[in-house]
Parts: sequence; C-alpha cells; structure tokens
Amino acid sequence: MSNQREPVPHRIAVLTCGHMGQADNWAIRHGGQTGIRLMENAATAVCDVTLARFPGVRVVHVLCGPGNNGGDGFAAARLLKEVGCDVRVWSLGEPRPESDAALAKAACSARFRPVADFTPEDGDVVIDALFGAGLTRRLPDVAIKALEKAVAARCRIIAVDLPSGVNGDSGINLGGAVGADETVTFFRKKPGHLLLPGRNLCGAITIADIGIPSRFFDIEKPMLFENGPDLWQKTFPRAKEDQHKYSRGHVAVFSGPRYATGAARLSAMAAQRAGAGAVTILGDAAALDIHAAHVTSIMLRETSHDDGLDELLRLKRCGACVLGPGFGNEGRARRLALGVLGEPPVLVLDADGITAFSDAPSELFEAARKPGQSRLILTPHAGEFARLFPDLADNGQLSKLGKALKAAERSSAVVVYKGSDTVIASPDGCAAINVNGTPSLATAGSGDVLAGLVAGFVCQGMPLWEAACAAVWVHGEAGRAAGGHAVAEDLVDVLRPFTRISSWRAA
Ligand SMILES: NC(=O)C1=CN([C@@H]2O[C@H](COP(=O)(O)OP(=O)(O)OC[C@H]3O[C@@H](n4cnc5c(N)ncnc54)[C@H](OP(=O)(O)O)[C@@H]3O)[C@@H](O)[C@H]2O)[C@@H](O)CC1
Ligand SMILES: [K+]
Repeated sequence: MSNQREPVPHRIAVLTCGHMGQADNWAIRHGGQTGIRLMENAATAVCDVTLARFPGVRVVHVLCGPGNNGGDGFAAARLLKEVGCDVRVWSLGEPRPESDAALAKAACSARFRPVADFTPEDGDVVIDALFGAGLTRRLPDVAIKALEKAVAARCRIIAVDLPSGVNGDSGINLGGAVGADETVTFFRKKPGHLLLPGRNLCGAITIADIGIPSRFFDIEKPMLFENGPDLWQKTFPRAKEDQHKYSRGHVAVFSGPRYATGAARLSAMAAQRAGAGAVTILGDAAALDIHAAHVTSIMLRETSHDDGLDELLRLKRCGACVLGPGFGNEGRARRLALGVLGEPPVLVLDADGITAFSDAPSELFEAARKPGQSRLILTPHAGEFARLFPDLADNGQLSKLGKALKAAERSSAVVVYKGSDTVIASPDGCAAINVNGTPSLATAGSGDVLAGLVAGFVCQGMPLWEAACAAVWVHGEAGRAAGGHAVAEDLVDVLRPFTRISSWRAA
C-alpha cells in the first residue's frame, strides 16, 4: 500500500493465492509455524464449522485431492472420526511423498476409497477438499462427477478454502464447480471469494485463523481489500462547525441537451446527498429551462458560447465535475474532458464521456498522466470498459480485478469497473472489491447516481480512490434500502442515512 494512504485495518485485506502462499511460507520461516501445524489448524477450523453447522451429523464424506487442499481434508477426516462421526474418505490421486498432505494422510486411520466410487446418500454432509488455491485448470472429470453426485443426493457441502473448480484469484469457474453451503478459508479471503461467479458458489464464508501472525502485513503491505467503511472511514468527510457551502465543496455537472437532462440531475442530486455544499448544473439554455422546472437548491449556469470549460472554471471553488451522463455530443465531451484535465477540478468521466474516447483512448490517458495524485476517475460498466481498454477486456488470462488494475495503471485514473462485483482500482496498485451491490442497481440512471456520489465525496476532500470506494459502497447500501424494482430516483431518496458516518456505524 502506498505511503500516502491512511493505514487500513489489515483484517479487511484480501490475499491473492500467490500472496497466501507467501504468508504460509513467512509463517513457517519467521512466525514459528510448521506446514503441518498450519494444515492441522485449517482442518480444525473445517471440523469446527462442520459440527457447528450440522450438529449431530453422522455420516461425513470427505473428498480429498492430491495437494494440500486434500491434506486439509485428510486431517479434518481424522478429527471428525475422533469425535465419533462416521467418516468416509474418497481420494483422488496420491499426495507427493513427504509433503504435508502425505503426512496428514498417513495420520488418518480412515479407509480410503477412490473418488470414482463415491456414493453419497440423501442429506449426507460432504467436505470438498479436492482442490483449492493450487487449481489452475478444469477439474478432472472424476472430480466433476463426484461433485455432481453430491448435488444430486442433496448433500450439504462444506468447501475447504474454495469450492473446487473455482479459481481463487479470479472467481472464475474453471469447470465443474458446484455451489457450497459453507466455505472455510484461511487467514484472509481471496479474490475468488468476492468476484463472480465464485462469490455465489461459496455459500457462507468463514475466515479461520490458522496461526499466521498478522505482523505478516508489516512486511507485505496490503494492496487489495474488500470494500467497506473500514477501508475509507478515516478520510470520510465530517461536517465542521465553521464550514460554509463552498468550503464544504462544490460539484459541477455537465448536462445533456433538452431531451436528455435527467441523467445530469440524478448526478447532481446524488452529489448533494453525498454532502457537497454547492452543486451547479452547466448546460445550454434549452436544457436549463427543463432543469429549472425540476430543481430548487441546485444552481444552474448557462454554457452558451464555448464548450463550457470557461463557465466551469468561473465556478467558485469547484472541486469535482461530472461529465458524461446523458451528455450526447461526443466531440464536445472529448474537448471538455481534455480541457478539464488541464485544470484543478477532478474529472469524473462516465457514460458518453467515456464512449467519446473509444477511437482515441490514449489521448485521454496522456492528458491524465501528470505527476502527483490522479485527477481522473473513470466509471465504466463492462461495455464502456471494452471501448477504452479493448485488449484488456478481451484478455482471457486476466480476472476482472487484473483488468481493472491494468486499466488504472494505463490510464493514470482511478477506475471503477462496475458490475455486481464492482472493482475500484487505483493507479498505485491498490484495489477494492465491492460485494454489497444488488440487482436493484441495474436500472437506468443508477450509474448517474454513482458518478454524482463520487464527485460529491471528492469535492469534500476525500482522496480519489477512497472517494470512489465510499461511493460504490453507499450506492450499494442505497440499492438494498430501495429494494426490488427501485428506479434511480428512489436511490437518491434513500441515500441520506448512508452518507452519514453515525448511521452506517450503527448499521
Ligand atoms: N501451504 C500451506 O501451508 C497451507 C495450505 N493450505 C491448503 O493448501 C491448499 C493449496 O494447496 P496446493 O497448493 O497444494 O493446491 P491444491 O489446490 O491442493 O491443488 C494442487 C494439486 O492439484 C494438482 N492439480 C491442480 N489442478 C489440477 C487438475 N485440474 N487436475 C488434476 N490435478 C490438478 C496439482 O498438480 P500439478 O498442477 O502440480 O500437476 C497439485 O498436485 C489451500 O487451498 C489450502 O486448502 C492449508 O492447509 C493452510 C496451510
Ligand atoms: K476445495
């Protein structure tokens, strides 16, 4: 994590599988641990969750793969047998000789049968310890068949570390993963627990402490997080006694033409709800006539003679502007965006503002590349992302997280790659994965509300990445509060509690 950032509690850190391997190794070399003890601790956690979730369970099937995930399974089988469960172990392949998994298998007195013969009965509990962090390719057919049998028999499934078949770094189903009821993972979550479809296959997630000292994070600063207030609450705007409207922050929103004004209004209202002291909509006279019939506390400023940059710069203490929602005119959007990037206000570029650079994204990235803090926030959904970063969008090797990080680095912008698993990536390599999104956010105008929230937090002095993370989380909470069939106006209506620290602290 970069030095300029406020320290973040490492409990919300997320570790890639590679970093998790480093944490294991570090704990063994410097943290007084042994590999087999870590495995025993992992197995104890799996055993505890099994007994807590299914008290009185009699038959437990343990499906064990050839690696350390299987090793956790063998150790859990032994522990469950010790407490009197009827444990049946089904193995796939043989652990490497002298590996921790081989030690765990040797210590387990259960009878091992090939996974191909797995025959669960209705309602049995199945521990899926076939593959975890080490899976790089499609599951072997025999593993897929075993998992299918578990589903067909309506077994309750507890996944060790990850549901087998889910890639821990991308959340992608490499082929054959089935939904678990519970997933027990170790030390910290992995991206695959948060990104889709992995998140939906995990069921309830338990993070078990397996004895890796958290001072690991003193050496390896966390760069990846699950989004939530803990990540950004230290920089969240707090009202001060001596503030006036402009010192609270001023947001400008560029309006679309006469018949496309609603998007700008949604952004403007959301910026107000985020706490901006003043919000101005900039547009031509015909558009402002429509706005005037709808808004009261939002100011209107006509852009009659040029692209609107001069009018923006004349606004008092404008800290952020939103360009793109309902904007239309791509040529003008492009000129304006490039103009704003040469000036102090931070640019939140969304929708048509992003599409305007489809033919020449590098023009945008060049303009955004300046020493010091980024001045550009991009908020693309998948289609818009592909317009600005076609090669990244098409790259099957990259996860959504990887795409967002590379996009942020390339564009020198904070990139909010939207979706049900929105990723917020910063050019300095930090990223957060958001998990509180709901289907109710998939509605026209929802993105305009998000862009307004981002600008609203930025204008109050929040650092850009933190502001974007806060906006995405608040937007998600609003979606939940608004419920099914909400329209974007409903989101604005329910925003207020989520933009006040006292309310979400109590939540
Ligand atoms: N390190 C520690 O101290 C701790 C680790 N812990 C546990 O370890 C797990 C990670 O273990 P892991 O790295 O051994 O990986 P794992 O998921 O078991 O699979 C690797 C094996 O599968 C094989 N293989 C892969 N794909 C395959 C395929 N499609 N079809 C067939 N084979 C395939 C692969 O073979 P290879 O690719 O090398 O040919 C290799 O043999 C982690 O999830 C957690 O549960 C905990 O105990 C805490 C302490
Ligand atoms: K597993």
